[in-house]
Amino acid sequence: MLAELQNPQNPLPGECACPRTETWAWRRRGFSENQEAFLTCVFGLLRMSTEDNQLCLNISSSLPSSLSAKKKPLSAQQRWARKKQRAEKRRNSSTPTEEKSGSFKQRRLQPLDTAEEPGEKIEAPPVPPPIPSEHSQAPPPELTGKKKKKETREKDGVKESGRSSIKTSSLFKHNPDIPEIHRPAVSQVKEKIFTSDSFSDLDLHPHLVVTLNKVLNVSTLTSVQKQTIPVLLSGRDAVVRSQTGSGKTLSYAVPLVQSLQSVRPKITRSDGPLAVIIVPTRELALQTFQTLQRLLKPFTWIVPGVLMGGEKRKAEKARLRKGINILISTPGRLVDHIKNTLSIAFSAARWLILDEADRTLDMGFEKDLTIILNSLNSAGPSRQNVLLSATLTQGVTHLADVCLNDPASIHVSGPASSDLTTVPALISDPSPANQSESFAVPEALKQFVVVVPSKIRLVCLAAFILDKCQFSQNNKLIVFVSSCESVEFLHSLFTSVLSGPSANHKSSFGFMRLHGNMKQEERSDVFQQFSVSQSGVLLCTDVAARGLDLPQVTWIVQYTPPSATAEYVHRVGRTARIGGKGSSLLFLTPAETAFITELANHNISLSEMKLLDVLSCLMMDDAYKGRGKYHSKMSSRALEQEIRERATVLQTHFENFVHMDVQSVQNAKKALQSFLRAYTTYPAHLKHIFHIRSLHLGHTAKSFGLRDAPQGLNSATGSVGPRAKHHKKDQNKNQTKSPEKNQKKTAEMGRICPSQREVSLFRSEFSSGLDEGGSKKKRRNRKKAFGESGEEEELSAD
Ligand SMILES: Nc1ncnc2c1ncn2[C@@H]1O[C@H](COP(=O)(O)OP(=O)(O)OP(=O)(O)O)[C@@H](O)[C@H]1O
Repeated sequence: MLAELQNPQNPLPGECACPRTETWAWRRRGFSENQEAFLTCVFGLLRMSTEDNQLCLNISSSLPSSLSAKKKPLSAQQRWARKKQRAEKRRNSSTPTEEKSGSFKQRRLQPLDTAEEPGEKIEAPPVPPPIPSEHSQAPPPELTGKKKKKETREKDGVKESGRSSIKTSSLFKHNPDIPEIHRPAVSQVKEKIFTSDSFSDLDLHPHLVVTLNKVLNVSTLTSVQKQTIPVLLSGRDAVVRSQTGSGKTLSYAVPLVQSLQSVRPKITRSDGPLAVIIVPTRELALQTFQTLQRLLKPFTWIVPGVLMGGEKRKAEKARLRKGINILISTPGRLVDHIKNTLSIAFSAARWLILDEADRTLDMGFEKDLTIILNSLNSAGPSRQNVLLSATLTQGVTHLADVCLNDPASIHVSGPASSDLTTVPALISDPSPANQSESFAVPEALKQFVVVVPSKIRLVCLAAFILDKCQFSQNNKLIVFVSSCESVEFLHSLFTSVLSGPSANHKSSFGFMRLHGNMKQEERSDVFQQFSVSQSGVLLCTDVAARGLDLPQVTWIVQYTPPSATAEYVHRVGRTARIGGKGSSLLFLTPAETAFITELANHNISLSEMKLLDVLSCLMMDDAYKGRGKYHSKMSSRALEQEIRERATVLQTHFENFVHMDVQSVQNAKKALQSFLRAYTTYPAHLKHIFHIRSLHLGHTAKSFGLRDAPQGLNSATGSVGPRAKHHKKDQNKNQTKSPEKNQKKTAEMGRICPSQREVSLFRSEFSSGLDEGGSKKKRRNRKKAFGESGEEEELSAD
């Protein structure tokens, strides 16, 4: 009977929610009515204690001696024979395809996922199972030969200590296999950053050169500056592409200032805007404004000004009335003023600059841009137009053709097709348009990927942060996640659980957060604080992905994968700027590893970081000590086990925090829900990699510190839920199908996908936190559609 109880194949009847199902389940196991009544009672009690967060489930101690005495203890050989028999039976019953695709049970040996389930351990002679399975703790002496187990564990270097049991269900059980990652052969697009020329070689006002040298501390021209400044000084339009952190801002700001300072009679405030610079986010607007302010030091008669969502409109109107000559703005707020501020006039505008042009020209901003262009066209003299980005593609510049006049095309890396030798198999469409989407990333950037099953994601991120910020020093990290709620959730969780000094490590470190649901004042504060800080972690949405020049960032972590390769490039571009060093780490689940190929198609190559290596840093702090005692002479197997236990201890800390009160459970659920919603908005061509059906709700919930999958998320997220149980099957099907079939399937799945409109709103609200114009009504509707969680950059017109 007890052997039956231990059979992992069948759910324990006590786990059934319905008493009728429970009775049936006992009967199916061949228990008598008396036994059944007793066991139902025992499991009822256990379930109650589980609900009270007391997960110490010790079956044996709950059983009366008369019951356990009926069963003779099995010898080690007998147990081994049984296990072998069971394993063989399972092997025979599973079809070859099932074998190949793998089920949730680990059939293949994985460094991290072995040794979890006693019944599954068939690869070795009768070595006792190392550590408890889900919810259960030390098995009873008469069942498992505890003494013998203890001896072996001690031999392995794991000594039983008197520590209390771990309450958390196993993190390392029932995970999908981690596939082997084959690093596709890719030639990275290389760009030389610096040239041997200096600003003094250019025909610039001497005061401007001095300002560049003394105020901005720059003297040597970068490649993009060397190519762009003369073109813009000659009065031509330009489309400029060069890698992140290569100095694109000065490549347009220097010729702009040079040109405006030479206007005679001298420019006055009353001339209004002579240049309009459009950027996608408020922080970038601020940063650009500050750069121009410094550059304009010797030319005090030229007034720069910034307009952006979140600021007081009234104050902005007053500043516009007073007169701004170089106007830096986010699109939504500028449209707002065009519609509502009488004093805004573009009759003198001679420059239009679209920074991060692929973003400002894309779907979300198209309408705003049309209004801005119409307003500029109807008023001004002939105008010079400049488009810049690290990821300008032909598709995007095609959109811009309407506003450009015979532009010079400046691609610092040259046409991608000329200097690349990409593996042919990786490129499905070798047309020039496709090849031009090979993006350059900084040469000194080290890019890594870690493949982590959903359940382990949270501890893996935490371990990585501890490694970089607590166990080593002077690291500054930016962690990208997909929604404001997730940022809030991780911020409060990590601040409480991770950031204080620990027993072994006295140093503490701080977490900051940045997303579109924060008040503007707070956002600006965080931006400034993180800019000047030497270390720490910034948790953020894509609101910080573009253009921000935050000094000395050492690591970029993409905890949720980006929505496109271009966004990947911009996120990692927050480090390794202007020739500096930096590293990045992308988190993928086993089902998402095809994204590595997607990146390789754009000539981006990643090295694998092993999950166990990330988690192993937990050995540095005994605050996470497992049930055993670690000493340096442990076998590698015991060490792995200790790492797993420590990861479980950390997960327990998180779960305890999350389940501390109703509000924090609520916060975790909200974060999970927004994560799932964001997951539904990956573009169609990436749906075969990131599909909501591939997510296992229970496992994903665990990565939000939730012990159970919350109910009632289906309506919000499409098919997550029961269907998701078959996610592996779906995933495999998806992967074997041709891309066309996948596309068709994605179309067919319209009923579970959000509408196009929802997708575009969602992307603008959750993924980027970029500006959105529009009326209050529109905003209300949006909030209705997405709850109160939207990332709203712009307020509506008054
Ligand atoms: N010629 C130069 N010499 C040294 N440093 C420079 C030079 N030009 C710019 N920089 C510095 O390089 C950093 C990155 O510049 P900038 O923000 O303009 O890059 P970017 O190409 O616009 O990046 P992104 O694509 O991420 O927006 C800034 O700190 C800037 O001050």
